[in-house]
Amino acid sequence: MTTPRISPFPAATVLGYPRIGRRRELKRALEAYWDGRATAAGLRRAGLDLRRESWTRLAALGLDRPPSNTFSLYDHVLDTAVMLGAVPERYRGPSAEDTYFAMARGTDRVAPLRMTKWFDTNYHYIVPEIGPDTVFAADPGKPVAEVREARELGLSTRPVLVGPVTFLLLAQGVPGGARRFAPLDRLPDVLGAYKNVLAALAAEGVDWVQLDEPALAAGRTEAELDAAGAAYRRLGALPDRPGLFVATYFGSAGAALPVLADTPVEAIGLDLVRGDDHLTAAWPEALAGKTVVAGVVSGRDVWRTEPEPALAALAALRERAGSVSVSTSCSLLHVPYDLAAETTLEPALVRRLAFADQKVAEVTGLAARLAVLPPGGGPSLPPPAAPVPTRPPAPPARSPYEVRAAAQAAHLRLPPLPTTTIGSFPQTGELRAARAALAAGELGEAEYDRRVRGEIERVVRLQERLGLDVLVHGEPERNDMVQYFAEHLDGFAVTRNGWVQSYGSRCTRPPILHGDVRRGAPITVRWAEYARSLTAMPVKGMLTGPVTIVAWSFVRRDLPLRDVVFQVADAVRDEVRDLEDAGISIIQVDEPALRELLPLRAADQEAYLAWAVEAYRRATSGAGDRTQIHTHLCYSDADQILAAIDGLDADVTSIESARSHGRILTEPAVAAFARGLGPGVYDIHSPRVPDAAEVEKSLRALLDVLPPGRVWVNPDCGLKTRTYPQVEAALTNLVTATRRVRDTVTSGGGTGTDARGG
Ligand SMILES: CN1c2c(nc(N)[nH]c2=O)NC[C@@H]1CNc1ccc(C(=O)N[C@@H](CCC(=O)N[C@@H](CCC(=O)N[C@@H](CCC(=O)O)C(=O)O)C(=O)O)C(=O)O)cc1
Ligand SMILES: N[C@@H](CCS)C(=O)O
Ligand SMILES: [Zn+2]
Repeated sequence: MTTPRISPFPAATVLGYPRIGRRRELKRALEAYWDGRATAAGLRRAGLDLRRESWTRLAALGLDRPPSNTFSLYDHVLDTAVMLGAVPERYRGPSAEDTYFAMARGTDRVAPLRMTKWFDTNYHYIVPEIGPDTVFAADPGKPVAEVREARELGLSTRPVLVGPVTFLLLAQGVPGGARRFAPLDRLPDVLGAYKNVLAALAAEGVDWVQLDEPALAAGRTEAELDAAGAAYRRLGALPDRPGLFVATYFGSAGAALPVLADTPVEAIGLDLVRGDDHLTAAWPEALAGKTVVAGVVSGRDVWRTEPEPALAALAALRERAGSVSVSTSCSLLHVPYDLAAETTLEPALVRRLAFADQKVAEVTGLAARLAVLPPGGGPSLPPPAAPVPTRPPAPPARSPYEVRAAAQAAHLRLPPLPTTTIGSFPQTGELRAARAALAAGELGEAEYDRRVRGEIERVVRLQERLGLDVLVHGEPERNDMVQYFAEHLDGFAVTRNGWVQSYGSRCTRPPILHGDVRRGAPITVRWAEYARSLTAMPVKGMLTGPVTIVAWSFVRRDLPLRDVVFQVADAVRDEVRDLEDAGISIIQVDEPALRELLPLRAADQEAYLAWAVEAYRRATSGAGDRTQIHTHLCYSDADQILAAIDGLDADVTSIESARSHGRILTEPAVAAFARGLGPGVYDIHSPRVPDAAEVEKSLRALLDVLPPGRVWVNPDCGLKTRTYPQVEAALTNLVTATRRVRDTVTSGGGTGTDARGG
């Protein structure tokens, strides 16, 4: 084995950078391409322009050798699967773009690969499918091309790859024979492909490669850690390779640290924002010979870094490691580009904030200060400032379910198998344009309200015509299910341009929760009331739950998260009571992010679930017995948290099940779940419209495991990303199928439905 000659790691770096474009250029380019308004060459050109702009900006901000291959046309995990040749046969199309986007989005012919949360962030990745027979064949084309593109600008870059262990741990095993199989079993074969990629990059003159291994910070089994050690020993043994920088993040490297220290990798990245025990835990001796890339600037939030504690941590690390470089805790993908693009935030808040570009400046500033700090010098480590807990008294609990169910059945008199939707109806271009015009002062409030009311009336009439049993107002007034509430609550600020990629071309502007949260005036009541005034059918009020509002915001750090969530819960509680006072008898409080905040480490999960459930119950506890509380979860691998979902004590729960192929229904906890349940029978994430026979089949399958008195019929999420023709067709079929099935069952009671039958 030859020891590679490697140049020193840069003193300051970032693990990644946003890629959607400062003005969401990538979103527009992708959607133009998908709609047939632009060619593949046009799309590629837009990508190149974005990469060039990012590298130029990073260089201007003082970063030597910025990262490359952090750009993606859709998702970096999908890019990794393509780079390794792990493309399931059914997706292969006439062009590389056809194949790539078929995996990401599906086609008329084939459903897309599954999409799920990237660890505990609000970013979603495409789940690779790996089977015992997957053939790995390296295609280093993309990372190599990006190295060349940057070189044309006179810049050397550090290509970033998803590491082999994380790639396989995030993949889904597919059956390919009789034996049970885990993707990690394929590590030796995957490493063969990584070796070829590393060799191609070395041949390109690359001196460092970053291998992202966030999965190693999530508390792994001994077998997984052994596999990680073996993998990096094997990659480290390659002759003529670039320097290997393995980045762990989203938590403490924990037991993975001694494992990585014991391999030939030259640099190890540590998340010092989430993994603050790195400074106190036992320190593997082997690290004395390595570079520690110290993530002291948070890539997960928008708060300015306190320089003195960061510098103290860097100085302490420098005493123990071979050398220390300053970095972000993770990629900056999760924060907006530039605070300078915001013109409406309060100056006092602006002084507390840093977006991606400001964070790059923090990293270079800290590196400059560290460089002139004499050995053994620097501020001493201050004791960590513990957030001050506050514990507001718990409001009285609701009556037992049986009492509520009887009151609701008498009051609501719903048929068995009631049909409903999850809340949003398609968001039209006209409405989005009207909202933009309102914000720009080009449209008056009264005219905007008139248009929203027009849309509500259209949605109500449509639902009446379709024959749904519980109607919604359609949420046309909401730009986003979290941002909308943040705009109406004290303690939050919202941005004009702070877009963060959620998946593919879709973005959100996470609100900034910076102070005590309070609800001044009712938020949704007038819209729900208006819908109710239009129809004799029951109208369901629609709120976002406290955990989800907090999960999809950037949150103050001076209070324990639990206490922040409780404040939001109390604001939601005020809204629940006002909806009830306005005569709304069914209120849905969505918690799609309940699973998302689940701590990555198993030991912390129980405490989180306990307070998350308590927050939900706080938010809904003001509702009287006759008021039926619904909740909705999606994006959430709900099967892992069924006991907590049960603990929410909602009268009715709608849950995503279409994409997990009904797997959730086989869970014993579902059979034990005593209240109303609406496992989605229509996958709204796909443009495909299910026919009535298909919905009927799903319903009959549901009735094999659930008593008819508990079953609700609904899509698996809101309809905001679909078009009206798709929605009309799908809901027509959903109602037709329900009526057919209803004719063959009698209600067992208990969901607030009565026993009148179809
Ligand atoms: C359920 N999901 C959500 C998550 N997080 C949230 N905060 N919200 C969610 O709903 N996380 C998990 C999932 C992720 N899924 C999605 C699904 C869909 C989107 C999405 O469609 N986002 C939109 C932006 C939504 C929005 O803010 N709309 C605004 C602004 C609209 C706009 O672009 N306006 C134009 C001008 C108007 C025009 O002429 O068309 C502009 O500003 O240029 C609004 O409606 O007012 C997206 O387009 O990406 C996100 C996450
Ligand atoms: N009520 C929301 C929930 C989405 S998770 C909607 O229907 O869009
Ligand atoms: Zn949903």
